[in-house]
Amino acid sequence: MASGAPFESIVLTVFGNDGNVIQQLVTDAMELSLRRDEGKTVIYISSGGSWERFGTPRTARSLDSVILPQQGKDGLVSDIRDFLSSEEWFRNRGIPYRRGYLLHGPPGNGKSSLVNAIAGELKLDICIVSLSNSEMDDHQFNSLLNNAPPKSILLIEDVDAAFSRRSASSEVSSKLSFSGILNALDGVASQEGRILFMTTNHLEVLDSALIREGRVDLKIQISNATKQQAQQLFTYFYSLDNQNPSNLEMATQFASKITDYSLSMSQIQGFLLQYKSSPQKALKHINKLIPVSLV
Ligand SMILES: Nc1ncnc2c1ncn2[C@@H]1O[C@H](COP(=O)(O)OP(=O)(O)OP(=O)(O)O)[C@@H](O)[C@H]1O
Repeated sequence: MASGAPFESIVLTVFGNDGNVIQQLVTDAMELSLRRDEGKTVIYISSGGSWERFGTPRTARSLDSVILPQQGKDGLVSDIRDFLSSEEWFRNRGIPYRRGYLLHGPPGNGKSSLVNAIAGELKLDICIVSLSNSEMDDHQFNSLLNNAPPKSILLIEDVDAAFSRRSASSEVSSKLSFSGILNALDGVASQEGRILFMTTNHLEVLDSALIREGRVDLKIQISNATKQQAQQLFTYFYSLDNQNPSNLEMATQFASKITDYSLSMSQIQGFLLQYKSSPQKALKHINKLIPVSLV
């Protein structure tokens, strides 16, 4: 579809002259569709230069379930809230009304989970652009950015995979050029009110032009687990009541065995899943997890 918008046209014909039938049908369909998506996050994926709904809308993940240093998480959420309520402020100053975030850090520490939880919290949908699609060209990318559904987060995951091969100085290896990407990101026609998230495991390989101020307003490092995060994950995973001293003792003991920043949160989660009904067993077998943390 030329516009890139996720819509299609259907022609309805009614015999007779009662136009209300169609009006009612459309109203019913709209209500049903809105009810289906209520409280859920709709995922759109790019397909050519258009957006397509992907799967059924997801139940939003709670922000509490993404365990990160509290300050960073709260700061990010309040930055987005502030942005969403500042349209007039941006317009009055002639500043393009958009905001870009880069989440960087080793795999499996919650970058994607955080974007999902934020979308749920702020009742936004998610539009995932895949830059690894070799058919994507500058025009399609531009069209996608300009036609993202309203109230959505634009998400470019693993941005390093595409950009490290497409720096300003390197040869353009596909139909999507580095300058085409930059132009689309900050072109005058770029969608107003846009929230862009990019994620990467390799900040160091990104071209500085891509992540300069204005394209990326906040860079947030999401590191491997600290002891405190391991303790919180243990408590959250087993739904332990923290007020109970023996639960607290168990979670503290678990965390004390973990070296700060040596394991990813997904590694710890994977370990806990092996003992999903018994925190005592997880604690007893913690040595199976520790050798990994010492590598
Ligand atoms: N901080 C976290 N709090 C709670 N669960 C987490 C956290 N980090 C990772 N997980 C769990 O680990 C799995 C992988 O997480 P996620 O995909 O969000 O990581 P990621 O940083 O985006 O990884 P990648 O860089 O490989 O895309 C998920 O099942 C998620 O629930």
